Amino acid sequence: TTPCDRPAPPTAGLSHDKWEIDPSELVLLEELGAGQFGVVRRGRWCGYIDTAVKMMKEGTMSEDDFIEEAKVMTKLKHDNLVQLYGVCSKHRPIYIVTEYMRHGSLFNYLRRTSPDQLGPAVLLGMCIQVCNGMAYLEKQNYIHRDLAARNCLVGDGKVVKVADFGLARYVLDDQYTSSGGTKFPIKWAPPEVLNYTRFSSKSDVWAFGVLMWEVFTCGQVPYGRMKNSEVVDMVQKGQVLEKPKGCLNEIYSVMRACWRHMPDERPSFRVLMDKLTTIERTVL
Ligand SMILES: CNC(=O)Nc1cc(-c2cccc(-n3cnc4cc(C(C)(C)C)ccc4c3=O)c2C)cn(C)c1=O
Repeated sequence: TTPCDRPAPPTAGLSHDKWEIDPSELVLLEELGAGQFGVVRRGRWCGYIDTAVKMMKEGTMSEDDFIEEAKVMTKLKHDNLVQLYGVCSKHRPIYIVTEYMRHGSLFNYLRRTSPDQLGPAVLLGMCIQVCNGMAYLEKQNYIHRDLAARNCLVGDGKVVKVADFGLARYVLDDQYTSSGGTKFPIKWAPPEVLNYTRFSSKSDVWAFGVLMWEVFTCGQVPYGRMKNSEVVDMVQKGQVLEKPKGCLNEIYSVMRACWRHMPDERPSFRVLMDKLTTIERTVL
């Protein structure tokens, strides 16, 4: 189906799959940057819908597997998830078309926004929005595999949404996929991922704790300039990130719960939502 107001052709239901977007309905605009899969541009769909269009560089993604998964991903709908509108897969490079977020990544937003606009209530509100999106994915038994402030986006009215969930499975670059690789997100990984690459919603919870630390330090880099090997040693020994300056003890306690060594001892995103909203209601 297409949101373009022209009536869909009678054969639409038969030939066209609903996650397939007709490139003639897309107008490509300025470049937004480059990610793991190549260049991303802003786009206009059907003349009025703002989108971001990932143009998949050849050899960066296992495309057929992704196109199969796209059917599932288009069904994941939540206010705190960047919506996948569909794919243009009838040509190369394939395009991945998602909703557009005006303020870019949460990591850059935190670093360029003046601290007086980022009080504790605002920072906690951002964490709650990410947690809400992640609680929805958890409920759908969907694992992100690379949750971090750089993979969340900020839209109008300081809305924060989780982006690129599940896409890590389709990256072909083994510098990114293997835990020894230079691009593997070591600083967001729990012991069971560092040792056995065992991903789960509980490894997403560990990463969420690091994302909370990124938020409450307004975009500092976790573990500073430490080498990946030093971070691995530290995490294996059970040492964790220190309390960010000015961060409430109650909030730091939630981060610490996300960093418990054993995955089963970490709270679910559902439980995290209750903890964070209780702090928001009672302490802030
Ligand atoms: C000013 N507004 C904006 O710039 N808005 C937007 C920027 C981007 C954007 C631009 C360039 C690169 C990337 N990017 C970054 N990291 C990625 C990481 C992965 C994994 C697999 C490693 C997780 C996959 C794809 C990407 C990716 O496409 C994004 C998300 C996407 N969207 C929806 C926007 O609204």
